[in-house]
Amino acid sequence: MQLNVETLSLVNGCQALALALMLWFGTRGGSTHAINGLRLRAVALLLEGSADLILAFASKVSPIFVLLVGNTLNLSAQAVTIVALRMVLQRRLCWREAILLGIGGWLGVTYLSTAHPDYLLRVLWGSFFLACNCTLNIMALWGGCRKPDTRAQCLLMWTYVLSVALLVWRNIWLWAVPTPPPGIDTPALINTIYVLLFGIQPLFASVGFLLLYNEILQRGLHELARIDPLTGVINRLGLLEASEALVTRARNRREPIGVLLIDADHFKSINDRFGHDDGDRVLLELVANIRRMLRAGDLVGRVGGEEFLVLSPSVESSDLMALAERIRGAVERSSFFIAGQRCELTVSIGAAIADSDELDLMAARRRADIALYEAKRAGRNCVMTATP
Ligand SMILES: Nc1nc2c(ncn2[C@@H]2O[C@H](COP(=O)(O)OP(=O)(O)OP(=O)(O)O)[C@@H](O)[C@H]2O)c(=O)[nH]1
Repeated sequence: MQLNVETLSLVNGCQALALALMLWFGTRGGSTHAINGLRLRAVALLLEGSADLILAFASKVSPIFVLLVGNTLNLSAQAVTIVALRMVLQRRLCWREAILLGIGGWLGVTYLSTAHPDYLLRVLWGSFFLACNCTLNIMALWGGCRKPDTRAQCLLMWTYVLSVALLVWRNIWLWAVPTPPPGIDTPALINTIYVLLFGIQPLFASVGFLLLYNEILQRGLHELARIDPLTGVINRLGLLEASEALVTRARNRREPIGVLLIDADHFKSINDRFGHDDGDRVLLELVANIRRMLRAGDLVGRVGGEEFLVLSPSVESSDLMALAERIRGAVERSSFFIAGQRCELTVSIGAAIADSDELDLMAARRRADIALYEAKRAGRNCVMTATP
């Protein structure tokens, strides 16, 4: 089997164009940042594929056309990819950097093709700018790679790291051999290997883009299922998962966990008086007040309409009562003005302690519930603690 540069470029070009069409039509109708990023990646593939096809038919067109148009397409594709990746990751887009790198690369390559033709210097110049493009992509992906569940992000980052390695290897080889080939379309082992590997890169990068998109989507869904959309605190499911982790840690350290059940008093009357939308705003203020009183490591979640649960690890009963009292006082002191009218809110709180040998927080939660009921019966706006 003969693997020459023209054949490989033809295969690479067709593959990139097919990928571009799949990405473009597969993402039609969507309009999120990430989808727009994928569509921009399809544009980059279109440019890359066109550059490959020009190389595939290099013998049929003038060499200067191959050089100038081919390199313009390739450098533009790299610049577009920088922006596309950042769109998917929802980062600053770096348009300016991408355009400057594209222009810098193009000017040097054009100069070294026309005014002062020098193949080795041209490859070195082009490779430097391609490596800078890849480095920008690596930098965009690097931060996320250190977080959990970002496997696709790491895979894509390694694709770009290997691309830089390939560029470095190509230049070292070209400068090291006594008679380097005079052009990319000259039959030579180095050209074949480079075109083969650099042609596969868009395929890997595109699969990486899709995996990354999937990963971001999964993360978003995971968050959506655990965050209360109105108040931004975790919901029942989030609390359940967080409490399992808290219980395991507390049991290992043999520490108790404090549980507070906080319920807004007469909230129905606030809704009746000001309307549901302003009632929502009052709930947001309530959550802000609770959060302000918590220590680092304490958790707050929404368990129902106007009912919130606070989990406070490693607290004694007196500390928990003090925390509950601080929350109650803060809510009582805070005043909301809605449409010029003063709206007063108070909360009733039930408190309970889960000992380190309790298997889950359900029993403590039930005790806190009973204490909350007692606080409501005692006239509201007070804290009651559960008897163990
Ligand atoms: N604005 C708004 N109201 C909510 C939300 N969720 C629940 N509510 C309201 O909260 C009120 C709860 O009413 P009740 O359970 O009777 O309790 P309450 O009026 O606070 O009285 P007590 O708890 O006995 O002091 C209802 O009117 C619900 O419609 C929400 O997300 N936004």
